[in-house]
Amino acid sequence: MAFQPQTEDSAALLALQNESLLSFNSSLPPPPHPPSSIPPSYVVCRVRPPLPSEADSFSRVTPSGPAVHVHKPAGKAGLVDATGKIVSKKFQVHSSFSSSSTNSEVYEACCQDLVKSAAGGQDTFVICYGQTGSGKTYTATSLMTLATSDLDSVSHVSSFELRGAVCSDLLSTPPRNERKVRTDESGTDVVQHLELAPVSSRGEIEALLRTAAEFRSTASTLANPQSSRSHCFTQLHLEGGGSLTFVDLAGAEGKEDLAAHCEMGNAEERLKEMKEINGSLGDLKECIRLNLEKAKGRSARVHVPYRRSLLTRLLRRALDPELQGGGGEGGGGGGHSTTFLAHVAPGGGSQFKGTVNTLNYAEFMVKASREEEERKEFKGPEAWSKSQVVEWVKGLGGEYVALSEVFVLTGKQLHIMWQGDVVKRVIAAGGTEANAELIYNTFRDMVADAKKKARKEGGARRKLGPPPAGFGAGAKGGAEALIYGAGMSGECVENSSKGGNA
Ligand SMILES: Nc1ncnc2c1ncn2[C@@H]1O[C@H](COP(=O)(O)OP(=O)(O)OP(=O)(O)O)[C@@H](O)[C@H]1O
Repeated sequence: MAFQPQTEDSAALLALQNESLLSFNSSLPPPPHPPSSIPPSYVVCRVRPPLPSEADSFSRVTPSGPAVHVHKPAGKAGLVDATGKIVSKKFQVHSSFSSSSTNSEVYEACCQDLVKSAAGGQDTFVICYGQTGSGKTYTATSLMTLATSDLDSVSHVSSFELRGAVCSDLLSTPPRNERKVRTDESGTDVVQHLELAPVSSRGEIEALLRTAAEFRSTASTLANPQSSRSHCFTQLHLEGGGSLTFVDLAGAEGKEDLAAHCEMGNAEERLKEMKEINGSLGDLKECIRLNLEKAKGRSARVHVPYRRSLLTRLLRRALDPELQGGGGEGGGGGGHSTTFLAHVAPGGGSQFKGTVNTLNYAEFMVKASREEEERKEFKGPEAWSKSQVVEWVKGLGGEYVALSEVFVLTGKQLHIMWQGDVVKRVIAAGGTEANAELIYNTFRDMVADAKKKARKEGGARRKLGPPPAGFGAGAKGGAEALIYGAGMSGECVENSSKGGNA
């Protein structure tokens, strides 16, 4: 293979790379029909169209139904393959949209079902996630406008933004009043004294959405002249009690963005924002990663740190598979409640790194959602009814017969309960900490054993592949990485190179 320095981009090389891309794309099977039943947590990828400044690069992303393929020039150590070969890797999502998809197509696939769930009384979420400049605000704004015309029972609108540990009301008078976030009696984190603006027409809703957008913190950066510098939540509250919340997250930024901020002469303020944005997004990613670990059930005691930041506290209802869906005895089991819209840009360089990172986390969410679906089918102690749990505690004999009265809980509720809460219950009923420990540990061990057995029997649980690898982005594992070259239609070669060019 002949290599040349990555900086030596030429029209001829770009043409060869585009030819490789075409050959790759034409080798893909036609994507299957979109899923007929949408899981409670639906993970979708949207690719932004290239901006004029990105015209001199081949598109690094090919969405194809439940897969998104990302590409980079083959090469290593700053050198690219001079014959235009590219390396491709596949990420899993539930569904994907190309840069030519319209807002109405995205709305139909991602929001219409949520609107039904919200009208049925559920709290539902659309979370726009992705690196800076990938199109989150564009999508969130378009989907909100389409939802406004689709929903005829919106009674109130509220909107707030999070900047680090500060929550500001975007619809208060005067605007941007600071609000506290508190945990209510049911354990849910809520923004206190948030302005709930009553609405009676579509025009009023749209005017409030414009007001919220006007007061949201934005700034001009090199990546985006109108970059959002906060996480923004906009909520449409429905007459029946349900709601649809659009969360437009601030975009993650990397070293290149910091260098750009310095060039623009406002580095200090941007650096502070960048730290806050990346810090809270880091907490969000950690929750997503640990949700998957927890869903896999390899360790019964995985703690997902939702309380680490305001963002994760307020997103818990949308992200925690055990709280999704609203229906059923212990929560969960209801309809589609969250659409996680992963946004990616088609360019190379820092955009490419952001794309891989975004898709890594989207894939974690897809896997966690599949594990959760399988868990629902699983009929071990976790699936016990309240009376089965009471009978089991009684069956432990002695003092446990009296303690069983405070365990009128489903298997799922007992499984997710903190050890401290089990202790509180047992002590309130006259038991000891040792009694609580025995109940807590025995139950969790039974769940783990039942899962192990189901796995051994090749039962409900499907074997998942290795964790996604990230093109030298630090992730390990057996990536599905293929080399494609111009004129190599359908041919693919397993890639053993660990090149980091983008
Ligand atoms: N699907 C699309 N079609 C056409 N233009 C788009 C699309 N998505 C994004 N854009 C354009 O790309 C630019 C960046 O989009 P946007 O501001 O929504 O990015 P962002 O992810 O919200 O960025 P940040 O995190 O910096 O706020 C804007 O000029 C926007 O109009």
